[in-house]
Amino acid sequence: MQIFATEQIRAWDEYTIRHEPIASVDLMERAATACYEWLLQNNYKGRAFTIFCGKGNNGGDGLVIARLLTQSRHTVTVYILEFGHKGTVDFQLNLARLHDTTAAIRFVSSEEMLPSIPAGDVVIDALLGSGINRPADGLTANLIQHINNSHNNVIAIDIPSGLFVDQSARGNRVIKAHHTLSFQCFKPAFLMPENADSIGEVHLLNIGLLPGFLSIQDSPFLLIDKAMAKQLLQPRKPFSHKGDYGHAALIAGSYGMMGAAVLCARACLRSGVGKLTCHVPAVGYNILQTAVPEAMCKTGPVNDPGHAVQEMDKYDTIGIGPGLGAHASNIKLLYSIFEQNRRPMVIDADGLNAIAQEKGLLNKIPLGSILTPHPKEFERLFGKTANDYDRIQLALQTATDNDLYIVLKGRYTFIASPDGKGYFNSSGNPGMASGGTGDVLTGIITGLLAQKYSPLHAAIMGVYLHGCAGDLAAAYASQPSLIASDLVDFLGQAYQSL
Ligand SMILES: NC(=O)C1=CN([C@@H]2O[C@H](COP(=O)(O)OP(=O)(O)OC[C@H]3O[C@@H](n4cnc5c(N)ncnc54)[C@H](OP(=O)(O)O)[C@@H]3O)[C@@H](O)[C@H]2O)[C@H](O)CC1
Ligand SMILES: [K+]
Repeated sequence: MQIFATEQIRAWDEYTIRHEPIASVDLMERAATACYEWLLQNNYKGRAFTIFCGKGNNGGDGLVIARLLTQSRHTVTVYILEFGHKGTVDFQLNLARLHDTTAAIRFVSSEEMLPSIPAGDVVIDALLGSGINRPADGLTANLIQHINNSHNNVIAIDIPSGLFVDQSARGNRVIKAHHTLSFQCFKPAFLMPENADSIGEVHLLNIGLLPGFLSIQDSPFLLIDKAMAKQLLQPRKPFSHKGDYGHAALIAGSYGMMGAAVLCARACLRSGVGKLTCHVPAVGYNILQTAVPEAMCKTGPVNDPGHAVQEMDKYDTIGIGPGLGAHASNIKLLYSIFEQNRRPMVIDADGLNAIAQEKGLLNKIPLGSILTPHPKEFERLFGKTANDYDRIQLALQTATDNDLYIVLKGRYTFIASPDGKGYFNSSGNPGMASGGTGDVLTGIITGLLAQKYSPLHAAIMGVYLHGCAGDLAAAYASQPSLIASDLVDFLGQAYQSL
């Protein structure tokens, strides 16, 4: 699924208006009706509503919702924020239609007119939508603050007022919504952690924008969903043997962190790899052989805390980092591995921290490799950014400059591809925010790379399956109780769900 910026959303509207064809006011009716139906289906039937409208088409949506609610015997009060102009054509048309109903209509043109909102009223925010072109200020900003102070349940139409669709609104006055009812497709704003407090729960409503537009429109951002993962899935061949599914190596574990190596190895095996060899320190030999009997195991001399890394070129790919520990020797270890094996590999955790310490390693990484930092590791590697949007741009620039894939882990894990495209993963849940889940991801992606998925496809499939296993595990038990081992246990069902 594509993720569109403001201009593309507008173009999709216009494409639909022209090709369906449908009058823009009727498209507004359809959008608002979808919101109205959502309200009725989600326990808001019979409630009283306070609806705040701007004078653009977002406000127009609010007026239509007000009419539909009034006509179905809801108590509705509409406040229109005075911007000193008449409003869009569709806004005016719907204001005239609303005047024919019993809805109370008031105008807010100064601070003194900020209304007291009855406790228990549901607040609909239709002040500003995708047409916002500057930070909310003056009376608009004060009204937003007034609504935020009200403790009422707030439902934003299309996007919380004050938020930009595709750039940071950090520090600006923005509506804090409990629910956002948006149209047709994800907007970049919904995928950024910095907007978590504003967007609440996002619900995408289908308003029938024509799918034909998608084939003529390219978007720099795509949403990874089930359909995309399903398309990439490589079925097992009937007459195949383990040699057909690659030989992966994992360089992982240290004293006190062998669990990371075990989780990573088990995930790699469950991803479908043909053979797996784990390079662990001698102290972890018994642990790994006992916990993961399917994997082969190599260690250095007994009592040596390091990892044996000879003959690394025989592997189809290598995953390095989980549980390595922060040892000065990691830098030498990475130089040695990058020299021995030039195939794309996966680098995680203390593997990434070693690169952050020794920046010279960055241009030694085999081209097409996949780096899997969480935001802190990303910052150590590539520096601080002012906001989430800048971080995404920095990830894309770094991926392009170095011919690497960067998997920036988070609620909507972001993959930056060297061709400049970005992919947000849609699967997963907050239950996965616990120790070891990153080790599982590294194992899965390494296993997929070994099976000859291209680096981009391994990253996409990996993050999707990982999140999907998390969703299945959370549905089986709960989000708080989810642990990293559950992801491995549910990986089979995640594959099955495709
Ligand atoms: N397919 C769809 O997504 C549909 C969306 N619909 C709804 O339409 C809005 C977008 O409507 P639009 O009229 O383009 O924009 P807004 O209502 O968001 O804004 C209107 C004008 O407000 C001015 N503006 C911008 N920023 C500010 C600000 N910070 N403070 C005050 N005013 C501001 C600006 O005009 P200026 O002349 O002042 O520059 C905007 O033009 C979309 O979000 C949906 O809700 C349709 O209903 C149908 C389908
Ligand atoms: K809004």
